[in-house]
Amino acid sequence: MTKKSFRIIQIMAYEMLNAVGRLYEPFSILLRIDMSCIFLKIFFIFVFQNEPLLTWYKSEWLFVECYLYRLIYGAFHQQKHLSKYDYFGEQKRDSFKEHLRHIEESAKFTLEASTSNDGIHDVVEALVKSSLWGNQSDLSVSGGDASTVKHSLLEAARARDSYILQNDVEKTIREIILPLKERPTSHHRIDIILDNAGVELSMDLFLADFLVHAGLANNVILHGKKFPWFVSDVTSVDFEWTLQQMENDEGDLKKFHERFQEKLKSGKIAYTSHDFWTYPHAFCDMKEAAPDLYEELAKSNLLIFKGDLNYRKLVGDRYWPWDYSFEKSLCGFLPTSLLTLRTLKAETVSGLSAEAVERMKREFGEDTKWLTSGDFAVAQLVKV
Ligand SMILES: O=P(O)(O)OC[C@@]1(O)O[C@H](CO)[C@@H](O)[C@@H]1O
Repeated sequence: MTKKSFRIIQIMAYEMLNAVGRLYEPFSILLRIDMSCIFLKIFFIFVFQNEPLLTWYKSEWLFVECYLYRLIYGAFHQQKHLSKYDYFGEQKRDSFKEHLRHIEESAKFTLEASTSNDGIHDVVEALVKSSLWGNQSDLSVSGGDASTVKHSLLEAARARDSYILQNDVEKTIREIILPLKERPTSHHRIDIILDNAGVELSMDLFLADFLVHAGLANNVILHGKKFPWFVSDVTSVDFEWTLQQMENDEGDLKKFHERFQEKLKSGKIAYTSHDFWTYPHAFCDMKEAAPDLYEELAKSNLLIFKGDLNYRKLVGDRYWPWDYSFEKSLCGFLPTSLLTLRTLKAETVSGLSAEAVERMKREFGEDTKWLTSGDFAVAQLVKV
């Protein structure tokens, strides 16, 4: 080993220890880092005033989780060389590699569907459902085990409808997505608020690409996170890495990459991120805490919110009665029509039909594991 590389390792090791040591300085770092937003400050002060001796077990789950991820980010962000280091990066990359077979299968499907005479409706349906079931993979739930998508995504798209407890996919396609094609003169935009990297992101890219390819949207905007979040959430680095992997492929993924890249270059598909996505706020606070984002989202024809965490923030992570109106549980958040695609991993849900609630009670009795197992899903639409 040369003297120079030894020195680099020494510095990295020092910074790593420093960063980990920082994690034992609760709250102080967080309050120094990235606190430019006045609403974030007010939020923290409010929480601390109510509960000065706040601990993991005493606070709200959503808040302490967000706090934890910001704390880790803050500790690394303060280091000179490790400030951009993604401590979850390797796990996210593994999730892509271990699901490569599913990903290649869906790339092939997307390419073939684009040239065949199959109805656009059926293709969009398969891609939306693949994107939904892609959310079964979640490293923050599996403790880093990458192989958590239990079924081929396309197979799931066809065969797992009975696991979607509230299924508005058909309604969304019929009432929002397909009519966009019939209005070629106006500008159509669909936004996807991304969740996990790896297999889920890949499914989202296939969907985004096809929406533009089929003339259903002039623009698809993908929203990611600004820093590592809930282990597997997509950052710009994950987005670039995924495209790079596709480009390096020999077969259908490479072909898919070419046409996706063209759409990126022409601006038809764009990747963006906003600080708000890594705040602890429920989305009903967005209008006040991030009015610029709210206004931007309002320009879209449809917002597709991916995953469990986005769902929790949509409904404020509250214990709603399961059959309570989903629209009302948004507490006023509705910049434009929205569809949520989420497998259930946390104990909050609303908008289920009386039949679905009855069925879960019949099948599971008092046991509420169906709310957290990731086996069941919801696809819920609210139209403006
Ligand atoms: O948003 P995702 O990836 O679908 O799920 C994230 C999530 O399940 O992971 C956490 C477990 O720690 C939960 O807080 C959260 O809801």
